[in-house]
Amino acid sequence: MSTETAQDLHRGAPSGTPLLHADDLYAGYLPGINILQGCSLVLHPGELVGIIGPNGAGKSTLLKALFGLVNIREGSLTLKGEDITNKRADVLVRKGVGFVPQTNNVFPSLTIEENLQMGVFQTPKQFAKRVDAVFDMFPELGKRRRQRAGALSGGERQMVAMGRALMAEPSVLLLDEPSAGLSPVRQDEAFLRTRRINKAGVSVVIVEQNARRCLQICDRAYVLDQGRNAYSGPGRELMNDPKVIELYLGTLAADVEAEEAQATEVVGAVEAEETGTLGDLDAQRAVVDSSDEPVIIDDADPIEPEHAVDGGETQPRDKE
Ligand SMILES: Nc1ncnc2c1ncn2[C@@H]1O[C@H](COP(=O)(O)OP(=O)(O)OP(=O)(O)O)[C@@H](O)[C@H]1O
Repeated sequence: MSTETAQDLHRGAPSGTPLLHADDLYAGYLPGINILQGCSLVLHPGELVGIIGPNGAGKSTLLKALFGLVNIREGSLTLKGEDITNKRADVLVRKGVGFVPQTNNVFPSLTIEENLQMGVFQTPKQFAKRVDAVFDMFPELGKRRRQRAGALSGGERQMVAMGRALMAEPSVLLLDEPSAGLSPVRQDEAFLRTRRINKAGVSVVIVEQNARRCLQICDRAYVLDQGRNAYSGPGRELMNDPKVIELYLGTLAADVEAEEAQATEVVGAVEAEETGTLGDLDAQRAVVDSSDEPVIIDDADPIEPEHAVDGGETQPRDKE
């Protein structure tokens, strides 16, 4: 069971039927070993919900369980009230769930455009309908649509992966550490992009190591510890909660003051973007884009190789 009481579990969540509801999940990779030990989460329409916690807490495992990539042994998962426990990923995509993995998230030998086509391979006619909207959201990709994804930087690949998931017009988008392996400026861009996607009407669950940034952009967040819910609540409240700071935030920020200063810029940029004015981040972006410095990770050189191993048990799943 969770270490939080039932009434605290989804503190700050709107009322009504959640879009996505994970209830008391037990799940794991190896027989007899549960990584998730009673995890719960709700996502309501329009929300941006974060999952944070220490290394190995089970954040990515929870996200994979939500997308049918890790077998759920106990507990239930519903989408708009419909049971989707252990449905296959392709079934979930058809039902409006998108997933962006942390690593190995593009087809490197395919062009940007072909990568986007892969996002709608089950419904190819959708390509023509959606591609312009996705390129509008990521204009940098539109300009380079015939370039192979393998030649892109880490941040650009992240955009391709998000764009591919958005091709299917998901109502729920599951993002696994979109800032992983990126420089600080590119990380901020990834958070802005996430917020922008959410503001465009997509409900988002985001797993993040960068807990402060995550809490800044999220409506609510869940702190996981050892496969269980430890704390939850509105992002801003958790940021100022002494227990959360002591246990998770204090150790994650080497230089809290510098973090805070930079954080103010991100919030400023988010707010400026929402009011249609330019924020500091645009100026930073211009500087970065004009430099020749390559950015960041390569599929062949993942920052956290253990995460490159996807998947779960090969137990039988539902077929639809
Ligand atoms: N494919 C796998 N096979 C077996 N064990 C795995 C697999 N993936 C993850 N694990 C184990 O599950 C546990 C939780 O890992 P998970 O990646 O979910 O944690 P996390 O909270 O996302 O960590 P991090 O912040 O370091 O990314 C770890 O002990 C990890 O070793």
